Amino acid sequence: MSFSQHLWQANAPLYQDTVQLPFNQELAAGTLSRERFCHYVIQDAHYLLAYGRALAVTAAKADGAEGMVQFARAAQEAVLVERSLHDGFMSEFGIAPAQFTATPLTPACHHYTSFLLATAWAEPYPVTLAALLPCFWIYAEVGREIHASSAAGNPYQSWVDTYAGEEFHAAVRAVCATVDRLAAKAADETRAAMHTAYTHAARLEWMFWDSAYRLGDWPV
Ligand SMILES: Cc1ncc(C[n+]2csc(CCO)c2C)c(N)n1
Repeated sequence: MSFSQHLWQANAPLYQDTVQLPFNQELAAGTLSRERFCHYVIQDAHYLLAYGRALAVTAAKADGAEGMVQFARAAQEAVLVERSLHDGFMSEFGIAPAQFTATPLTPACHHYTSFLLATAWAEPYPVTLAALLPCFWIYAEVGREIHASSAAGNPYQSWVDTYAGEEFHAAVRAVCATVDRLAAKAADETRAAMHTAYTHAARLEWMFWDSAYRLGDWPV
């Protein structure tokens, strides 16, 4: 079994819990409240910018030109997706630019983005990449399941459709291939750190959706 398959299998129960979260179930059923969806979109825009920055740092750490191009492109894509949220879903759902800029990161978004950025700046390339992998992979798999079970007339159908693209899955395969290549030549200690980083990020993916459902905010 490849290293990435091993990561997936070891974290499979967490993935099942993520798909079953009320946010994802209600998104698929089309019953998610508009307030929860808007909360999510705003936090996701914050997330995408930080994720793009973490990818850019990862590109700078890559062990060759191919990795530099792979992750620099992904960084650009994350920023372009963030921009398209403003012209697309934010304007469709009536989220004004001022509302977005006035909304701080929630604890869950802050934790996830801080973890990714701290990892990108401080950890070696393979560990950084393992932390970035759940974002690609869990999203693509959750997207596939939600897309397959989406209700007719779902008000979030255009959002659900953005999850389902094959290019998402192609990107996942490409990141897994890089992770596997790095894991194959890494010391046991590095592989263990990769595993820990992956699980941590997978838990933060769960927390991100859970927080959006609960309209997560700072307690004080
Ligand atoms: C919380 C959260 N996790 C994952 C994604 C998905 N995602 C974000 S950037 C990227 C790759 C480069 O565009 C992917 C697949 C998201 N939007 N929000």
